[in-house]
Amino acid sequence: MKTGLTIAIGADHAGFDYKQAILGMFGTDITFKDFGTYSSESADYPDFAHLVANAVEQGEADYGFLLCGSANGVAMTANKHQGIRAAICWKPDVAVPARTHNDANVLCIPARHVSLADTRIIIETFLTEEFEGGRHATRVNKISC
Ligand SMILES: O=C(CO)[C@H](O)[C@H](O)[C@H](O)COP(=O)(O)O
Repeated sequence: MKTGLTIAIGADHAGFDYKQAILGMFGTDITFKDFGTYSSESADYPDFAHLVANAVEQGEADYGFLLCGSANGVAMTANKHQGIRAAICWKPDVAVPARTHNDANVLCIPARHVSLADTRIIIETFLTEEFEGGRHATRVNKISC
């Protein structure tokens, strides 16, 4: 896993507990910028997804991590940003092509459907795999409209 990265992280109430766990999971290997939410009180996922997407787009973070119940809401929101390729990853195998094929820069985790142990492996996988370029770069370049 790459270390020394800055990660923008955000979650709604459904992802709050996992976000807090992730913040304490990697010691000094990762620097986190925490964009909320800051309690388990009900919250609106776009509020945090836009903040994380902005941080990645503006180069304030190397990658973004977003969590909500299903990951669909945060992914839909983040992918409205031109510079964002947000991928929903619910198991480690899915995180491999998210990086190698799609050059994803935001990892979206469905906190209500993935164990915390698997969440850690998904993150480690996402931060290990590299974009392969080539035919995948051709395809990624066709995503924007
Ligand atoms: O999964 C989500 C959006 O894609 C959210 O995290 C919410 O969990 C989901 O919308 C359910 O909302 P609720 O207020 O927790 O019932």
